[in-house]
Amino acid sequence: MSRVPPPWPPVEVETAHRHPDAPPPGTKFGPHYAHCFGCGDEVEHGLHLQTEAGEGTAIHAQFTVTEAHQGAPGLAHGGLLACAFDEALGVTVGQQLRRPAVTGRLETDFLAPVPVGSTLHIVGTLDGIAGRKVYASAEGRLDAPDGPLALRARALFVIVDFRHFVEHGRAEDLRAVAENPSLLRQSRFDINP
Ligand SMILES: CCCCCCCCCCCC(=O)SCCNC(=O)CCNC(=O)[C@H](O)C(C)(C)COP(=O)(O)OP(=O)(O)OC[C@H]1O[C@@H](n2cnc3c(N)ncnc32)[C@H](O)[C@@H]1OP(=O)(O)O
Repeated sequence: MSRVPPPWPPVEVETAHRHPDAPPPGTKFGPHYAHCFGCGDEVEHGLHLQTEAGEGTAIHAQFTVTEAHQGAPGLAHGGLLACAFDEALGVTVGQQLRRPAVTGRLETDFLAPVPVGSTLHIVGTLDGIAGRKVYASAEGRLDAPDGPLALRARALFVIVDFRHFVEHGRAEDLRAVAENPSLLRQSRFDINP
């Protein structure tokens, strides 16, 4: 079977520019929500993905695969690896564009097994925008920023209004955030920049 992926982005796009208020390269973001499985600091067996701003529209992310992340014995579960890319790409879109967006589509190529104990180094970048559609992609390397290539991912994010989260989120979790806003670890950004 051919491993040549279809053209990307799949539609005509405009260049995605880093928002003028996006944090400078090297800025560490920390978790965006305490209970986020991808980055939350209150999720015991979560991925605890660490992210920081890179050059241009890039984001650098990493997480270490633990015993709690296994699929086959001693190997990371593919769904959790895809989760790491969803999170890393979500941060790429959210932080570099400063717009709220949700994943519409995520495709992942698993190129090499990822053992427990390894650290995955992910770089995500914006590939273009077409209306509300934002295209982004990422690569993940094993144990070093220039380590062996283990995964590639491509995603479509769709820009949404903040109402999306209020209308669809479970009431008790929204109430918990209203009562304790520090659960949202990062302040909201302007949705009409
Ligand atoms: C502080 C910062 C930290 C930020 C840190 C953030 C980190 C978060 C990390 C995790 C991110 C997530 O997991 S987010 C959670 C997982 N994702 C979700 O729950 C999304 C569930 N899906 C939805 O709610 C909806 O389907 C939407 C919002 C994606 C789209 O619905 P809509 O608003 O009605 O818009 P709709 O017209 O359908 O779609 C808009 C355009 O996108 C296209 N489109 C939509 N979905 C697809 C698709 N799967 N494949 C192809 N194309 C698609 C449509 O054809 C259309 O194109 P055209 O007609 O305009 O050409």
